[in-house]
This record gives sequence, C-alpha cells and structure tokens, in this order.
Amino acid sequence: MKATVIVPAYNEERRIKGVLEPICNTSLVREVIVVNDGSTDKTAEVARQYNVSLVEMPKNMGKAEAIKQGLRQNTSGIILLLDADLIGLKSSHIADLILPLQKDDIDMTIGIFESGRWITDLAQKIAPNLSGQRGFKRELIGEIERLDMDRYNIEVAMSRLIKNKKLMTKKVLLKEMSHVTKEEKLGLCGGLHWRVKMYKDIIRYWIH
Ligand SMILES: O=c1ccn([C@@H]2O[C@H](COP(=O)(O)OP(=O)(O)O)[C@@H](O)[C@H]2O)c(=O)[nH]1
Ligand SMILES: O=C(O)[C@@H](COP(=O)(O)O)O[C@H]1O[C@H](CO)[C@@H](O)[C@H](O)[C@H]1O
Repeated sequence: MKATVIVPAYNEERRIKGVLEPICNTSLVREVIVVNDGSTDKTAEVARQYNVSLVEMPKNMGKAEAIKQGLRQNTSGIILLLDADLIGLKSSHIADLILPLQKDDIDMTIGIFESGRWITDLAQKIAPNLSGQRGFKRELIGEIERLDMDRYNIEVAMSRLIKNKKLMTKKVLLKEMSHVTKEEKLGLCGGLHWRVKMYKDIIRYWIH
C-alpha cells in the first residue's frame, strides 16, 4: 500500500527542496500534498518545481489547519505527515515510517530524531510526543479532523487520541535527521516569540 505525504509549509522557500527531493524519489509514495499556509516567500514557486499537489491557504492559519486542509484532499490508504524544514531526510526514513503501517496491528508511526544534532535529539528525547513526523492509516482521518486543535497543538491532540482510543504506535528512529529550529529561521527574538506561542498552544490544550 502506498502513501500520501502531506507537507505543511509556512515560509520554507529555503528548506522545502531538501524535503521534496527525497519524498518525490520514494517508490512507496503515491502522491505529495504541499499545503502552503499563507507563505509570504517563494515556498509555492519552489513546490511547483516538483510533482506535487499544491493546496493554497488564503492566509496563514497555523500548522493544524494546514494539515486538516491536506487531509480533506483525496488521499491514499496511508498518510504521512512531514515537516518542510527537515535536515537529512532520506527515502529510507520515509519507508521506515510507512512500512510498519502495512501491518494490521500498528495504527501510527512516530518519527524520533537520533544522532542528528544534539539540540534537536535532546528536544525529541524529552518530548517525543511533539514530533511532527507521523504516519497513520486513512481510517484515522475522521478522528483527527474532529480533534479540537489550533495551530501548534496538533501533535498533543493526536497523543490524546492515541491514549483515549488505545491506538498502537511505533516509534521509528530517524537516524542523522534534524530540523531547522525557530531561532535559526527567525533569529533569536523572532524564534523565541514563536516558541512561546507554540508552548502556549500546547499548554492551552492540556489545561483545556
Ligand atoms: O503557521 C504555521 C507554522 C508552521 N507551519 C509548518 O509546520 C511545520 C512545523 O513548524 P515549525 O517548523 O515552525 O515547528 P518546529 O518544528 O520548529 O516546532 C513546518 O513545516 C512549518 O512550515 C505551518 O504550516 N504553518
Ligand atoms: O521539537 C520541539 O521541541 C518543537 C520545537 O522545535 P524547534 O524549537 O523549532 O527546534 O518541534 C516539534 O513540536 C511542534 C509542536 O508539537 C511540532 O509542530 C513540530 O513538528 C515538531 O518539530
């Protein structure tokens, strides 16, 4: 069974190529949906250079809404969510996230960075449930769409779904992979500003 890969992207013109190259060269991938979340840079132009379906959000709505929009497109039996700012993504990582879902007993795969960069390795060791790299079966789309989530709390919402529905997950180590941090993208002040927003979204979800 092949997969549909959904890539939410907000101002990723400098990074999305490094993700779309390996995705488009993976035989287990049937289609790629890039959701351009109101980017003000050339993210859409770069994405159009690849064999992908491009979904344009009218304005920046946040990662959760971008993924929901992607899930509303016509997808295949397995869905894989990948961030647009990954460093070191390879076809083998993509296969490792897809293949366990071809068995009946695994509902969701969760990718964990390992031996990439110490800072992102550490972040994912401390909080593996925040990982944006996830595969799941199409049967879960309805459940995920119904989750009450906003911007950055999609991963914690999915973690609660896993717990409530007793879903079977499998952690997949993504060797030599990392991502570009908010501070690297936006500078110290801009990065910290978005980091605080992200943690607020996550905490709001937990106390809600
Ligand atoms: O408003 C937003 C913010 C982020 N993203 C995308 O969601 C993914 C993860 O976001 P980010 O890199 O900001 O999160 P981090 O991995 O740094 O926590 C990336 O592909 C972003 O381009 C998005 O689509 N809309
Ligand atoms: O790993 C983390 O601590 C955060 C923050 O990453 P950076 O501060 O940008 O390195 O990133 C993850 O969490 C977000 C919220 O759950 C997800 O949306 C991202 O996909 C994920 O990389």
